[in-house]
This record gives sequence, C-alpha cells and structure tokens, in this order.
Amino acid sequence: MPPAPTLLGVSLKMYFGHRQTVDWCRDVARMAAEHPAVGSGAVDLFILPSFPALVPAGQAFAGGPVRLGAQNLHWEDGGPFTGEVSGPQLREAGCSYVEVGHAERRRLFAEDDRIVAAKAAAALRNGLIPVICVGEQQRMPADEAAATCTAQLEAGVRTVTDGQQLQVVVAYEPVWAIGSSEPASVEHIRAVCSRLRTWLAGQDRFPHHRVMYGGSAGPGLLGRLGQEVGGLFLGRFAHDVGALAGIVDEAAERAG
Ligand SMILES: O=C[C@H](O)COP(=O)(O)O
Repeated sequence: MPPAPTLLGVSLKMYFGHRQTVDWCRDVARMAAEHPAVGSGAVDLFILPSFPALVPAGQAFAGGPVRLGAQNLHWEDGGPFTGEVSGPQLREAGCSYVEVGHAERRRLFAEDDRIVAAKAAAALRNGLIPVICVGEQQRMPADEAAATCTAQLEAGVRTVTDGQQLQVVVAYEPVWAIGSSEPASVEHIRAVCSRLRTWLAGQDRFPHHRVMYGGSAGPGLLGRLGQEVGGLFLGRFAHDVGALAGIVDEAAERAG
C-alpha cells in the first residue's frame, strides 16, 4: 500500500497585512501548481489565512490543489454573535479546514475544552475538517506529554458521536515550542504523535484521521520524522514561499 499523503498546513495567524496575505497565497498557488507532488496528491497542502483574506485566497487557489481553511469558527451556525464567523459561512467561502483550540486561543481568548469541543462539533456538522490543536504547556517527558495531549483530545471531541465518515486532523503543538527557535526533539514528536494516533485508531467515530506536528517546524524536520507523524503544521517558517517549497520537496521525498 502506498504511504498516506503527507499533510502540510500553514496558519498565517495575524502576521501579514491583507495585501501581503493575498500576494503570498498567489505565490503559494503558483508553487503548488508547479509541484508534481501536490498535483499528484502525494502531498496535501492547506492554508489558513485571516478571515478577510478567505475569499481572495480562495480565488487564488481555485482550480488548484491547495485547500483553504480558517483559523477559528463559532460553535453556533448563526445568530446574534457579534464579530464571530460561523461554520456555514466558512463553507460558503470555500473552506475545507478549520483550526480549533490553538494554544493562542486557549491562552488569550479563554477557550477551554468545552468550547473546543463545541467548535469541533460545529466544524464537523458543517462538513469542515477540524484541525484540533493539543499540546502540553511545559517541557515534560514524552509519556507525560502524550497522556496530557490524549486527554485534551478526548475532551475536545467528547460531544462528537456521529458515526458518519468523519475526518479529523490533530495538530500536536507543544506550547513551549510554539514561536520558539527550535521544534521539539524528533523522539518527543514521534512518541506523542504515535500515542495520539493509537488513541484515534481506537475510535470508530474517526475512520479518517491524521496527526501532524507544529511548533517551530521548518525545513529539515519532516525527513527526520517517521510515518507516525502525518505531516507538519507550519507557522513562521513557511512565510518564505521558497522555504515552504523546500518542505513540499521533503514531503515528496518521504512519499518515495
Ligand atoms: O499554527 C502554527 C503553530 O502555532 C506554529 O507556529 P510557529 O511555527 O511559528 O511556532
């Protein structure tokens, strides 16, 4: 059986201005269209720009292999929720993915496991693939980190009971490695991702699941990770489209 496609995601957080975001998305669309591994499906690539850029970014990616997603959504599908964006709106805007429970949202916007669970359910209800972020706060041994992250994941999907063919992506992001200069060690990443995969594999709810690593991930990491790590969730080190193209090359090499 051929290896599963490597999943690469990029969240632009709030780093770029609007024009810069749209230009960057056009450059990524061009790079992906020219890269055989993205076209062939050996590498799945999704991009999460800020809300205002979703529509022009979707236009930039239209007809190509890059999938669009958002960095957040509200848990309700509509109503008096000033300043919020719903799952149905994201679907209409062309999103396939939506990020849920990033460490920055948990820390700065008081998102707890209950909110994460409601948002994950909203994503799935609306046909969006949730990218559920989990990660330990402090450095700790890999087995403790794995137990912490598995408990977070369990809490984050506890209201999801549907037996349909639900797809979920789990982004393992140790909080201490986000915005840092170096990712976690390869051994640590592999151990935690492996435990998360084992937990997901035991859930009938999620026949399609992938586990990726984020937290100062950049060029040179993917090739050192095993198949238990399904891909990378990138931040700053994908701002340079050339660097992102290099990571796509590494993903293509992994596919053989
Ligand atoms: O969403 C992406 C992650 O939080 C990683 O960000 P970073 O690579 O800039 O540390």
